[in-house]
Amino acid sequence: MGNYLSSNHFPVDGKTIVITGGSSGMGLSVGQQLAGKGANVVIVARDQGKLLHAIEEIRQAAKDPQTQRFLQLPADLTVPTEPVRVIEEIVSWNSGNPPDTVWCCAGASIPGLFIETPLSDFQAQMNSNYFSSLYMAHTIMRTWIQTAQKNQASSSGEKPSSPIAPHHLIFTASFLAFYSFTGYSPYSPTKAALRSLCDTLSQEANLYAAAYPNEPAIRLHTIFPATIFTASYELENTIKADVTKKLEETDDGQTPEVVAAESIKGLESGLELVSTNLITSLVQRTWLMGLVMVFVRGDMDIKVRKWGREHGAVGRKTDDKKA
Ligand SMILES: NC(=O)C1=CN([C@@H]2O[C@H](COP(=O)(O)OP(=O)(O)OC[C@H]3O[C@@H](n4cnc5c(N)ncnc54)[C@H](OP(=O)(O)O)[C@@H]3O)[C@@H](O)[C@H]2O)C=CC1
Ligand SMILES: CCCCCCCCCCCCCCCC(=O)[C@@H](N)CO
Repeated sequence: MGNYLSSNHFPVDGKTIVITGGSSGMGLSVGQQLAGKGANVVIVARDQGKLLHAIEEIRQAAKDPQTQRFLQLPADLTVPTEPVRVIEEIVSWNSGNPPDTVWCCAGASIPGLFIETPLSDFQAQMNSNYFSSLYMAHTIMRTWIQTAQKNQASSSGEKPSSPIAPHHLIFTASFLAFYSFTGYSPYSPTKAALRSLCDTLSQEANLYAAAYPNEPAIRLHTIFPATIFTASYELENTIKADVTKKLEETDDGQTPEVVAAESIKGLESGLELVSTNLITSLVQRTWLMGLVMVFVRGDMDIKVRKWGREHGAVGRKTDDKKA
């Protein structure tokens, strides 16, 4: 099995995977697709009505509904103690074992011009997008490492005969973590911070891999979707500055199904940082794009100034109620 699957760096069949924000949008699609590949799926979000509906959709997508298990847990992950409770509940549901993989997809966007945005929104965005993932990461990494310590202490010390599949901890950032623009000051920094946290933890994980060589290593990942056509995207467009809509109109957008599939494909191929469309992967990787982005930035600067001259420095015209 090892050989046959060795080119897949993200095997999920029979694994237990937690998806925060798994009750809608991208997280729900991720849940369905991982269930289709044989994973046991746990979803965590605040609204239990949405969770109950989503867990049925995920169950229906299962590869083998007889053997796979599914769980939904309501929690507000911006509360620092909630991930601790959630992981404890999952461990006891999972016969005392921690989940194999945690995918942090929970988040929200409150776009708007900087000075028009109340300070409380900046805090809320950091909590919703950054701290919800950080708290979960802190809890699950502690849990995994405590388990590794325990197992190593009680094991014979012999090297296992087959390679041990690593744990995966996955963050969901955005195109805007690489390149932000007018109207995204409440949001982009929260996603750039996630990428930075991922870089740090990815390196730090080497400590544990070296200290506990016979236990699963921890692999860190960040996904960078661009526009995803979800209900939340419709909602953010009802508050988004008009100039921001103008600047992002060149992005075609993707359905949550496509974003989930591209994300999983990137993980399966072993990528740490996964872009889900061409523009993002270009902006992410190539030195040439450094040069191109100078012109993209110049073009956007011109558009923003022209907008300011023609419409003034106001995010949304008050008479424009439709989104
Ligand atoms: N839509 C887009 O254009 C893009 C989105 N992204 C990112 O992708 C992720 C998914 O986006 P999308 O599918 O559009 O979003 P959705 O709003 O459809 O899904 C967000 C999920 O997160 C949950 N959630 C939100 N806040 C919390 C919280 N405090 N505690 C627990 N769960 C929470 C929601 O459930 P509930 O409200 O019940 O808690 C829901 O399940 C987000 O991180 C978003 O920032 C990235 C790029 C583009
Ligand atoms: C050849 C390269 C040219 C590059 C041009 C840049 C074009 C702009 C792409 C805008 C993408 C915006 C994604 C926002 C996703 C998001 O996270 C929000 N929807 C959440 O609020």
